[in-house]
Amino acid sequence: MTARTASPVVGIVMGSDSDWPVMKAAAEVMDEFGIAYEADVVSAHRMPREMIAYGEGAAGRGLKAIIAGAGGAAHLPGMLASVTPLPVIGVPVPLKYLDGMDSLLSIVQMPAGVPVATVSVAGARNAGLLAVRMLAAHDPALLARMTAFQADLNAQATEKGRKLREEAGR
Ligand SMILES: Nc1c(C(=O)O)ncn1[C@@H]1O[C@H](COP(=O)(O)O)[C@@H](O)[C@H]1O
Repeated sequence: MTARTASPVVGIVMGSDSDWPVMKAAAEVMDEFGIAYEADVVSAHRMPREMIAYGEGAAGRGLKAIIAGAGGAAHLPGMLASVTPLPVIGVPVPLKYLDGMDSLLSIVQMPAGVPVATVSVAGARNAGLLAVRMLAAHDPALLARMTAFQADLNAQATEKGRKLREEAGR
């Protein structure tokens, strides 16, 4: 779907293009922080061989983290985690039925030894931010940008409180 010219360091994959409206929030974070990424459809169920090849080749191609989103019987994040040493962040994509609980439970309950860092249902933005933090741990410039991002969040929340106190007349 999307490929950047610089070598991607984050892979954003999903079970279907129907997941993109949720998953694009992770890509937007990459754009915000200027991180090269790739985005693609890789389905454990529908294209298992390609999925294994993607997971096995990810570290060798220079990726540092994988964000994997899937809905329903969401086996993609866990199966990728089983074939790559990279950190995998799972995004439960909500479908028409069950409010994403099926996706959440499919992704979060991994057996010991094969971790997937699972974010909230449709939490692709947090998945992106978590990937940035992983990269920032080894990149002082990126760490400074994450610190600035957090200071900005603090300022926004503080302003919300100020407005609320004003409205409440206190
Ligand atoms: N959960 C998985 C996997 C997988 O885990 O390998 N592959 C596709 N899917 C999911 O099927 C849903 C419906 O897909 P379609 O919209 O293509 O029918 C999507 O949310 C996708 O992530």
